[in-house]
This record gives sequence, structure tokens and C-alpha cells, in this order.
Amino acid sequence: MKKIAFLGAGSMAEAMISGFVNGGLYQPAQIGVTNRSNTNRLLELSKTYGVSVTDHKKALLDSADIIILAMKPKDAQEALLSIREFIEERHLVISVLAGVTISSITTLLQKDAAVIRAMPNTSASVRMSATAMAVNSKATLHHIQAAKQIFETIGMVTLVEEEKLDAVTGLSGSGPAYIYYIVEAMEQAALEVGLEKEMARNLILQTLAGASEMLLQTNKQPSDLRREVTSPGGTTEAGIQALQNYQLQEAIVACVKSAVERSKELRAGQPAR
Ligand SMILES: NC(=O)C1=CN([C@@H]2O[C@H](COP(=O)(O)OP(=O)(O)OC[C@H]3O[C@@H](n4cnc5c(N)ncnc54)[C@H](O)[C@@H]3O)[C@@H](O)[C@H]2O)C=CC1
Ligand SMILES: O=C(O)[C@@H]1CCC=N1
Repeated sequence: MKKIAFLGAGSMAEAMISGFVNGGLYQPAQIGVTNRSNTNRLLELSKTYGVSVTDHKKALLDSADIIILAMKPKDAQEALLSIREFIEERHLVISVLAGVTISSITTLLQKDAAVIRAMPNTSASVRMSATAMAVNSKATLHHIQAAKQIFETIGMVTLVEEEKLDAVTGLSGSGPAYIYYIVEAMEQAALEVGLEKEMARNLILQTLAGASEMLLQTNKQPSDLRREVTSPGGTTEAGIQALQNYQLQEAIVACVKSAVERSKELRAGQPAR
């Protein structure tokens, strides 16, 4: 069984670790984690998931077959320079960094390494990530299958051309946050119309899960499903009208486009807007 080394121990690394360990395909002993300097965070991950943690990058990489880059894009340069002398022919490097291209990774590593650039999302934690990945010419069929297996453990995965990954990042990489934002708004609305918080939350979450299942199971278009809810002159029509007045669809298109642009900016190392 392959061993996986995480460089970076933040939200995305934890979501993947949680999905791997709880999915049962990887034993905690197969997973090693390091970060920049936060020892408490490493101990927390070790305690929660049983993974091995270290601040010794060479030892971590020596024992690993697959290296997952999971630091912020702005920290990629420092991180890659700190590991380049430990990268060997047998290593497969998987990056989940938004915006950072495969060629910039191999350039910084100064190695013709097998690199797979992936964009998962934090639903990896419950093994429901939507992941897209792109590969370089050094990645063999064996590497691609290994990466596919990794991401299938934590959800679904699709192979794309690398140039599509900024779009994927803006859509499904950041996507969970958009949905959470809508849930926050629905919770606020529930309070304002006099519903008790806990009960409202249960109603909202079941509504969300039910709508998602309807989309998956019926194969109908979202617009058709929406029409089925919308009785002429009824409550839904009144609600949707308010959303149209606030131009929600346009707002969501702008939201995704803005995230896609930011992904491109991250590549150029531009600071936060
Ligand atoms: N959070 C998300 O929903 C998603 C994040 N990503 C990508 O995952 C990456 C990590 O994001 P988060 O986990 O949210 O960030 P985070 O800020 O929670 O974690 C970053 C981690 O990288 C570590 N780090 C920094 N410099 C390092 C170095 N030189 N060597 C080793 N570790 C180092 C930090 O100590 C920290 O543990 C980003 O590149 C992001 O674009 C991708 C998909 C979704
Ligand atoms: O916000 C970000 O930059 C990362 C990439 C996709 C989701 N979170």
C-alpha cells in the first residue's frame, strides 16, 4: 500500500485526511503530515486521526510514495524549495493549490517530476468531494490510477485539461462556501419569520439534501424541478420574484467568475484584493 505525505496541515489537508481515514482505504499509519511550524496543529491531527506527524521533511518524503501539496499558494515557493532535494523519481506529487500551475511546480522543484494538479473541495471530509484533476506528461497510467483512487476515496473525480482548472476552482473548489452562504441566509430568514433556530436548521438541511437528491435521482433540469415547486400565483412564485428583483442569478454568475479570475491571479502571485 502506498504512503502519503501531506505538506500543509490546514482545512483542505484535514478534509482529505478525514475522508481517507474514515473511508477505510488508508490506514492512519500510511499518512504522514507536516506543516510550516505549528506543532500544536500537528499534534491535534495526530490525536484526532492517528496519522503520523513530523517537522522533519526529509524523513517524511523518504518514507512516502505520494506527496500532497496543501499549503496556501503564496507559500508554494518556499515549500517547494524546501523539499526539492528530497524529491525522487518514484515520487508522485499531487498539488491541490488553487491557481498554481504544474509547470511552475516542476520549475521550482527543478525536477522532471510526475505532477498531478487537482482541485477537490472540503466535502472530502465526508467523502463527497467533487474533484477535477489534470496531469503532466511525466505522470504514468499507474500514477493517474493511483491519484484517481485517492480522490475516489473522498468523492467523485474527473480528468480535465489543466487550462480548465481555474474554472473548476471557481465553481466547485470554492462551491461549498457559496452553498453555506445561502444556508446562512436561510437561517437568518427563518429567525426573522419567527422559526426556532434548531428546528429551522433541520428543515433547511433536509430541504437542501432533498433538492440535491432530486437533481441526482430524477435527472430533470433544475429549471423543470423549480417549475414543479412553483404554483401559479403561489408562495414560491412570490419568493422567486424577490430573488429576481435582487438579481440572484446574475450575482451567482458574477461570484463564480470572480473566483475564477482570482484563481488566475493567484498564479501570478498577486496579493489579496
Ligand atoms: N480550503 C478549501 O476549501 C480548499 C483549498 N484548496 C487549496 O488547498 C491549499 C490549502 O488551503 P487551506 O487548507 O484552506 O489552507 P490553510 O491555511 O488552512 O493551511 C495551509 C497549511 O500549509 C502549511 N504551510 C505553509 N507553508 C508551508 C511550508 N513551507 N511547508 C509545509 N507546510 C506549509 C501551514 O502551516 C498550514 O498547515 C490552498 O492552496 C488552497 O488553494 C483547494 C481546494 C479547496
Ligand atoms: O479560497 C481558496 O482560495 C481555496 C481554493 C478553493 C477553495 N478554497
